[in-house]
Amino acid sequence: MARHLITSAIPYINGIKHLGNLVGSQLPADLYARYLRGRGHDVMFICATDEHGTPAELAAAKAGKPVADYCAEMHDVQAEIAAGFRLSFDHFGRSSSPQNHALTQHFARVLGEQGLIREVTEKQMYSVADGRFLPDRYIEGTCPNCGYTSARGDQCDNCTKQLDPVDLINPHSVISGSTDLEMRETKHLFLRQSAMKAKLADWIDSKTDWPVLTTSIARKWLFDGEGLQDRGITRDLSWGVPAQFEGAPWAGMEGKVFYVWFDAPIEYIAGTQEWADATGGDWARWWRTDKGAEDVTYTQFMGKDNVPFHTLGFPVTILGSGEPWKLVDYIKSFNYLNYDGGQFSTSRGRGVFMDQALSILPADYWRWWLLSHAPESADAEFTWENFQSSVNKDLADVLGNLVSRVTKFCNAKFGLEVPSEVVLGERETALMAQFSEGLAAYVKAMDAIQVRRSAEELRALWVLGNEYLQAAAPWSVVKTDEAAARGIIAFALNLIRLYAVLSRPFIPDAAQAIMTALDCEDWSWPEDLDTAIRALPAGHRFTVPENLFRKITDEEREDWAKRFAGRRD
Ligand SMILES: Nc1ncnc2c1ncn2[C@@H]1O[C@H](COP(=O)(O)OP(=O)(O)OP(=O)(O)O)[C@@H](O)[C@H]1O
Ligand SMILES: [Zn+2]
Repeated sequence: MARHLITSAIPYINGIKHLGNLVGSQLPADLYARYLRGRGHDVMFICATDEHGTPAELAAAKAGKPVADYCAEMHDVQAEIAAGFRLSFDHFGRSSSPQNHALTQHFARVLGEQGLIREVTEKQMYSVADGRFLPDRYIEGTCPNCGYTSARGDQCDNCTKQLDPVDLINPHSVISGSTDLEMRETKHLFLRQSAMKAKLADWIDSKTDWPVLTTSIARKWLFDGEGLQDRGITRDLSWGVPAQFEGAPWAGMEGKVFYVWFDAPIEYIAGTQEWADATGGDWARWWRTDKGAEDVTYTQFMGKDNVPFHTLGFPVTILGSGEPWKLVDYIKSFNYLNYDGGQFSTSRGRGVFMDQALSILPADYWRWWLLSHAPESADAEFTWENFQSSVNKDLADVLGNLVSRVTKFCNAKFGLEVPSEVVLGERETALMAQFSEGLAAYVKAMDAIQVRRSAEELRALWVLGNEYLQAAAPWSVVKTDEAAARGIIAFALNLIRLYAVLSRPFIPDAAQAIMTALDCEDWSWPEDLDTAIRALPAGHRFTVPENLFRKITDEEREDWAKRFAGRRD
């Protein structure tokens, strides 16, 4: 048994996430967590809401609520939707937690002591019309790198380049649209990322098995242009972790808070502390290499725009502290999922959002489509046609149909119990050999976190079962050789149990429905196929499950395409 720490990029608080957010972070992290648990490993899976920064303040103002109340409410909303998608977090925390306040201030203090924080008096955009300094995210303009016209002051969403508001061409305030912006003086703390450039470069170079998407983005920030730059880690805001506290090795930070990207990844640790405080567990065994975390394998999941903060910023915090914190071992990053010819966008209300998705179909349908089309090697696109065809073919025609045919046929001919012991004839032996190969391929893909590939391999295993049933044709055999037909069905019922175990990381509800129908609780991973295929003995009672998956009709597809074509209210 190995110990695995898994974190998903933490979703921002100011709205319900869309399917792109889901497949770019939380869902593949959940797949991996479920898979590792299924294999019997010890897993700690942490996610949280990312609650600080101006967008939260402004969303709260718009909702007419104090920001703390707004965040508390939205956290519960996101937690409930995550549960609806069966995201199996060990803890879903909050970056505004007291634990994260304390830990963020701790890191700032030790980084200061290590000489990795410097004070900078700088000029910052002040919006005369809005009467306030404008945080980076609230200045938009044209990206100097790629020409994208809606680039934000901190980053271009199109080319992922990290920006400063002054870099933007034609900048304007997102709050008021005003272009009456002027530079005013303000003092901030900067994290001396540049001082750690060589160390980070060596570290990234050592990660030869990481996705190219991860390392290429990291290298871009390390070496492009003037190379890795120091980064401001405070903001002129009130909502956040105060940059002023006892023992802080700097003065004059009154009224400032840490930048949301400084405290957000620290919440992975603080979230584990929240879990420990709630359960009596030992968080340090997961995070402190001096306290038992030496044997932990730590994997992070995120979309491509989050990669710079996880390959550079957060490692500077961890390594620069000089303390024995656990550093990430593997960063799985994703390209973007687009929606029907354009981008998903929270601010523009474009696409299908998590709550809407669950209101039209159960979680498994979405989980299957999203994971089997995960944007790994390139951006991917959600279309209703593709969704319909994939759900109908893979889930309804292949897996659902097999389960239904086998259980119904058995009920009709032999009653509701496994009609014989499993005896491996020629056909079954051949299938087992193929199955064993397919299973090895599935395991290999899952171990490598190749999400699409894993889905393909799993589907191939389902197909094997269908082909077996078609070729074995118990409905014909039963007319001449009842014992043989019983054998086929006993084998097929056991195969179905295997599918429940193997498919659970992708489609946990359907897997549970199969196991419930089979009246079985043996979820153990089939390390030995020969034993696993005999788990349900002759005489074992079962029930016929409800249809596992229904087909999406053309009318529904057209209706949904129309319904989601516009802007979310
Ligand atoms: N279209 C997309 N496809 C895949 N992953 C995405 C997509 N958009 C965002 N992500 C990822 O989703 C995760 C959660 O993102 P977050 O809540 O910060 O929203 P965001 O990046 O501001 O996106 P948006 O502005 O569309 O809401 C991050 O890891 C991010 O990289
Ligand atoms: Zn750009």
